[in-house]
Amino acid sequence: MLTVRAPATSANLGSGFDVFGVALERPADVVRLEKADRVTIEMTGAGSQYIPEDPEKNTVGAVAEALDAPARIQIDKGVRPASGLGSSAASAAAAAVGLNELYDRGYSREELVPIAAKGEAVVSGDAHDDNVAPSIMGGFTIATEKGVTQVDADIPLVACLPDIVVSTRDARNVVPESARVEQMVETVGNAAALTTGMHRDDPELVGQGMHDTVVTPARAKLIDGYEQVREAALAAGATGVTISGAGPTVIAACAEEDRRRIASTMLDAFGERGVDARVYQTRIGRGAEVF
Ligand SMILES: Nc1ncnc2c1ncn2[C@@H]1O[C@H](COP(=O)(O)OP(=O)(O)O)[C@@H](O)[C@H]1O
Ligand SMILES: N[C@@H](CCOP(=O)(O)O)C(=O)O
Repeated sequence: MLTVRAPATSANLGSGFDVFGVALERPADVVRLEKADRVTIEMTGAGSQYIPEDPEKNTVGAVAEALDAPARIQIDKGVRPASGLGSSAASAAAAAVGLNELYDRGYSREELVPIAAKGEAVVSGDAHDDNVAPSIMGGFTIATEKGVTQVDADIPLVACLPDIVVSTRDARNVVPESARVEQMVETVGNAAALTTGMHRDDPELVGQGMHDTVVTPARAKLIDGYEQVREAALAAGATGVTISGAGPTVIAACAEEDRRRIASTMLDAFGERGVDARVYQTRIGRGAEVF
């Protein structure tokens, strides 16, 4: 059997709604695949009891169909579904990379991004690329209609996942339909700062660029304790804090030496609201790996 490890991802990063994404060093999904006459899916791991094994409803089913690559697919979830950590995308990315190899289809990593995004359309209604792109290509990615720009970057991160479920579909329903010109100007400045920070491996600039006044405030209302956790993380030295993906994970950028303190502060801040949480001390990492 072929084994693929595909990482969790954090999309948006505040100012880059539906465009920016990063691969996380951990957690990750591990997917095993072998050729078969038809697609079958077996799920284990974090939250797997809530994920359908029906190929029509699982992200990997749409990927197998797009690649005309029927297979027995075993998914060990390291990334909890509805986490804001690209859970559905990690499986889709692993399937795209693995089936491409298994069936010798010859697609490049960049060409596999829209194929994996067909899996995302199954769960969120939209074939958005901002999670599958970093899960396949690694690093920091800028996904637009013209394709994906990838930058290898090294920024320490803390991802704090509260015991709350926010589906991507619900979080998309609260996104405002319009923004003021001043907000647009601010967003362009922040997105440019963040992109430059990724090129320089500069957590200060990346954190500064994570600020967003358009989408994040609307979504923050879906996450009990978001403001308290954000303020606590900033006070503990985080250079920027925002919602990861559609939430509920809260993600912080930081300097390496502050990461452990920020992680425990974020856990405590959720705890003070009576919300259980788990925390990943992580960093920007590699894309899907085949073993
Ligand atoms: N292979 C898969 N892994 C995770 N979730 C999946 C998968 N296939 C389908 N889903 C569905 O996708 C939804 C979670 O996706 P999403 O809300 O995008 O989570 P996340 O915010 O972590 O990306 C759940 O309804 C889940 O049942
Ligand atoms: N750009 C999307 C990203 C959703 O990420 P997920 O990890 O929550 O699936 C959005 O913000 O809706």
